[in-house]
Amino acid sequence: MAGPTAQASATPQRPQGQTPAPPSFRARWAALKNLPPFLRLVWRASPGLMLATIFLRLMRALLPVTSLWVGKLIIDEVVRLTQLDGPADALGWLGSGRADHLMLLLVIELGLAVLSDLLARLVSLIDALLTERLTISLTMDLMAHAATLDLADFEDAVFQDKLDRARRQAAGRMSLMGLIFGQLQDVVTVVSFAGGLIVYNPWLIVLLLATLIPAFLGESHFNARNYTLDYGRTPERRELDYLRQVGARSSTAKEVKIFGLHRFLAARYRELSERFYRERRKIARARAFWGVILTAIGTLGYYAAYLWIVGSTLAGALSIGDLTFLAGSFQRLRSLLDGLLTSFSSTAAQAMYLEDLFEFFAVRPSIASAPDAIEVPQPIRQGFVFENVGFRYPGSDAWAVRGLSFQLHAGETLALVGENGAGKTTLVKLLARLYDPDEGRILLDGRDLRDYDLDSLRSAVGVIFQDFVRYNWTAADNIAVGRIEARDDRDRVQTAARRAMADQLITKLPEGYDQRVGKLFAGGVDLSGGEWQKLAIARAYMRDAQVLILDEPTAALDARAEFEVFNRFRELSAGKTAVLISHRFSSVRMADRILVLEQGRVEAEGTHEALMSRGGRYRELFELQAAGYR
Ligand SMILES: Nc1ncnc2c1ncn2[C@@H]1O[C@H](COP(=O)(O)OP(=O)(O)OP(=O)(O)O)[C@@H](O)[C@H]1O
Repeated sequence: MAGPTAQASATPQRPQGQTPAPPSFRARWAALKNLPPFLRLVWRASPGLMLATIFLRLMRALLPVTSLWVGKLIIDEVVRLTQLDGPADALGWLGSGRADHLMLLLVIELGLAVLSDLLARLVSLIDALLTERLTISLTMDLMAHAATLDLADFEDAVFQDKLDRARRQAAGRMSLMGLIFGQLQDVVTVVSFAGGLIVYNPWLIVLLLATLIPAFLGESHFNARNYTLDYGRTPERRELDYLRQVGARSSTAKEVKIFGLHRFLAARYRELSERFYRERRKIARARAFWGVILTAIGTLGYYAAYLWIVGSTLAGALSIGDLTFLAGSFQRLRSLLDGLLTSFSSTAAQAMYLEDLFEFFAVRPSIASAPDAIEVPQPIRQGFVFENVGFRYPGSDAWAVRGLSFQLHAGETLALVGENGAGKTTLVKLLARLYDPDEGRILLDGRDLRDYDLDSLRSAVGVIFQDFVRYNWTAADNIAVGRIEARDDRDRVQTAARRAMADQLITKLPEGYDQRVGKLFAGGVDLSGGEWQKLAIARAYMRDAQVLILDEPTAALDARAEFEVFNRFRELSAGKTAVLISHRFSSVRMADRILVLEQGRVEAEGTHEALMSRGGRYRELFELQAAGYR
């Protein structure tokens, strides 16, 4: 139930304006718990590819020890043969048949090398495909989840940070998949090498681990520091992105030039990014310094073991083949373990970043349909009733509307007037349930708005906002967004365009309805502010909802055009419930009823004539505007 209580209890989870402290050390390691759900995401992206990569990697994992063992057998065989009396040249040896076993071993070694190359290529092919699939499915999951969330979430800076980090996961955290599978492969290889070493001397393994652990701890420490830095700097990074966009977007280019903002933008960018760079450099330097020392400990361990192997061979306890096998195993094991521990620590680091992704998926909307939600009646019989409605935007102490009571009767055209900030748009957002009131309630045909199914409500109410979106798609699609299910119904799109008086401008475009508009993509044609508005108004006709609301999308039209638009709107939506918002009283006066808002409540209501004869704010504002035209 997403009532005022739910709203209130949801607020503390969304502290506005400050980024929470980075997670503690333990929490960072606890982030490893995110790996299983991550692997489930990979599995969902493509079970077949995931199984294939695991299988091939397991095969690859066993190749190194096998090939080293065959190498040892080859050397022992060569040593054995050189101790025999035999032919003086290589061909003689081959012809004598005594080198057949050696030849077989060489062929096996060659086969293993070819197989290893083949497997490496296959694995990288499959990993690349799997990464693509994962990127697609993760991005789609993100989009689908974002669509369910509250408008309030999108206006919250902390939420924006979270979304930003989650997006970066979808784009940048793909290497984690390769990392996890690579580790699995390396673990199997390590076990196979360790098995070999244990047969000769188990202490070698202990020595190896003891000398590698310091380097591992160092790595994980610096990874955690990097994460903390990234985490704490998310707001700055978003601001960096923002600065880049302001400097490079066609929508901002005009103003940037006129105001000569480019230097300011560049300076601000430099200042922010320099700070970031200095912090990163500090960590990178410390990492390099400690890296050298800790790795030296590992190297010492390796040579200690080498000493033992060489000594044992001299003493006759090991063969030359054993010497090469052990020295090779030990060296490989050392670099494998080193790599494994480092990559384990970066897996933990990446798992911390995953935390952000799952945290984002865990955000639940507070505005949702109740389980027993009902459909909006068709037709709406009584209309909407606002009862003492109060609402504050999340994170704001000021009431945007309070004590707001009025009725919107079914079938009437209601105009809202009031000065900037009076609460007109807020009223509309509450009516469309983009927000829920903090106080009072809104009824539709006698039932609380929250009792209705959200999809059914949204489909019954069509709003064109003043800051409607200029989609850089075709002219037809710009209209079709009003009811995207009917996108292919060209007749409907054209009728909507005609009604909004947009058809003339569209037919003048080089490719008519199929002309891409906006400057974002090649071949796009830009439109004037008023032309964009006509496209947006056509969306209202395309939507053809029971309740149609135009929240000042006509500000760029001249007074006559706005008058015509509103007049047609009133005629064409006859019998429908309509709400018009405008600052132009010449347009407003044609409504059945006018609501005058002031500081979030109703100051007066009535027809134009009634409000004029009553005097007060409406008449004052009307006359002020009329005087301006004289
Ligand atoms: N997203 C928001 N977050 C916080 N406060 C907001 C937000 N949107 C509006 N407000 C505040 O709520 C109040 C009512 O704003 P609203 O947009 O409803 O006014 P309006 O009557 O539509 O104004 P205008 O004529 O300028 O469009 C204003 O004080 C405004 O500052």
